[in-house]
Amino acid sequence: MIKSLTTKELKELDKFTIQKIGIPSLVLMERASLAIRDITLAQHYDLSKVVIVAGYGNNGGDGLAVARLLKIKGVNVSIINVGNAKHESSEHATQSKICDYYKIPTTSRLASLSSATLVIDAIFGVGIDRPVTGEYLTAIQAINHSATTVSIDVPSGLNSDTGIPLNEAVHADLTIAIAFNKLGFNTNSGKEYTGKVIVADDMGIYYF
Ligand SMILES: NC(=O)C1=CN([C@@H]2O[C@H](COP(=O)(O)OP(=O)(O)OC[C@H]3O[C@@H](n4cnc5c(N)ncnc54)[C@H](O)[C@@H]3O)[C@@H](O)[C@H]2O)[C@H](O)CC1
Ligand SMILES: [K+]
Repeated sequence: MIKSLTTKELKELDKFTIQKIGIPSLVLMERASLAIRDITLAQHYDLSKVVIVAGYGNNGGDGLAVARLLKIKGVNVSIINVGNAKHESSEHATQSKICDYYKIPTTSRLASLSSATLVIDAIFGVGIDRPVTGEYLTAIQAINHSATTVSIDVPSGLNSDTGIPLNEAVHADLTIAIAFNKLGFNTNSGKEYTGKVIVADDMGIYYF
């Protein structure tokens, strides 16, 4: 049984791996995104129109990297950015610049969700720390009325320690948990939101 960790434990391991051992966070992001790409492709979803909904933190950064990796494979992919660009993480900024070179169509409008054949949810991961409101709530509700959905790491809006939504959360068909399973995914409420869970565990996180 794969060990399930709390957000606090996960963040401590991430920090130790990056700051003490010295594996750059962008390397972890790339490894995570390659695994997400491969697991997503292995599901044989209808990829005729893939829409990635990305926040401005590192969960969103994973989403942008997955968009690029799918584009390189010839997949028709576009990005919807949600939130405040001023709060962009440095890794997100790096991934965004890379996406520009691959000319991936990007918008902040949710309209393209209605014709998506696959949605990849990259708004929030383990960094969510308060109830979702405003455009985040609207985006999550729009995702829940759209196509098959893959959530990166955590269904956006879900508290991954308790499995309870912070106001509202994405109802995913598949959640690809990065590095470790999350404690909240084992609760009845959590299972309602994660859908199938696959743990991408070969992430290089130092686990003592
Ligand atoms: N564990 C690993 O090996 C890796 C994990 N990665 C991914 O990183 C995210 C966590 O990223 P982080 O930047 O810490 O947070 P999020 O992207 O989840 O959230 C972004 C940001 O949003 C703010 N916020 C929190 N709650 C709200 C709210 N209700 N409304 C508005 N804004 C909110 C808060 O400031 C957060 O910082 C993890 O899940 C993985 O996907 C690495 O990329 C790869 C390696
Ligand atoms: K997510």
